[in-house]
Amino acid sequence: MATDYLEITDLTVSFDGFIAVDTVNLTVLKSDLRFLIGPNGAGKTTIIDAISGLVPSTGSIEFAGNHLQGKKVHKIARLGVGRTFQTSTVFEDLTVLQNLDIAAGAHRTPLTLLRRRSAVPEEVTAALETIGLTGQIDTLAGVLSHGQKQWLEIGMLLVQNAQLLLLDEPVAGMSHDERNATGELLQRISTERTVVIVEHDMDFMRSFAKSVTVLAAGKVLSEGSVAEVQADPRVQAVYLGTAAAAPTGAEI
Ligand SMILES: Nc1ncnc2c1ncn2[C@@H]1O[C@H](COP(=O)(O)OP(=O)(O)OP(=O)(O)O)[C@@H](O)[C@H]1O
Repeated sequence: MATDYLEITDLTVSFDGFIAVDTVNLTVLKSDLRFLIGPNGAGKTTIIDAISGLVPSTGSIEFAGNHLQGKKVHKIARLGVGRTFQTSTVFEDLTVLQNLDIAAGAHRTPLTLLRRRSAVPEEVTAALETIGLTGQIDTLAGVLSHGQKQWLEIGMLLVQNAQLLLLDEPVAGMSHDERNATGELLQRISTERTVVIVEHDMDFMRSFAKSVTVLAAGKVLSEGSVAEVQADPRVQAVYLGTAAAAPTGAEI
């Protein structure tokens, strides 16, 4: 559908008079894998908080033709917007399958939830394959590796049929192999969806971003392909200016 994309216009978020996000415009098309990067405090997480309804904002946020602003978090989720956080929110005492089943249940009626099902629902099987956890179906989520927990969270968004995925530093704390597997997973799922990733890991961004928006002090500083933003002197200035405070590998 032609309107299957995220369109943000003049987005502004203030906290007690402090403007954390300042008249930001952002258009992310379906099939894009957009990285939001920028120094600490640039407003990256606040933007995805505003999209998912966690903080009030002004301006306009539209996804797939629906206005999201002013709607409650669960309503926004029902409109196809899924969000992960820096810390995993999976149910650690439940199995991989049970976690996915609960997430899938968000779309089921109470009657179908009560009915015993002999087979794993189709959308759960598909999500297990996509996130590579088919072999861990009966494993307790609590004993999964850090990377696998993040993949399970992404799987939970997939079974909820999220069409816009907002991921906050998905590879923080992951091993090198897990980071690569996550990048490949995100490339796969982004072909049919819109994916926005807040990220500090510049190696990961360079390897997997389809497009990049650079933020600084609440504003969009630069936007384009990895090569375009890397070549932008304003971006270099911001990163060089903060290099001393930035984590290893943060330089663009
Ligand atoms: N709930 C809040 N109340 C007050 N100020 C806040 C709140 N949330 C964020 N801020 C401030 O808004 C600014 C933007 O924060 P935000 O977390 O969006 O930045 P960020 O780009 O995601 O940074 P980081 O990379 O460090 O996570 C920061 O100055 C932060 O201190």
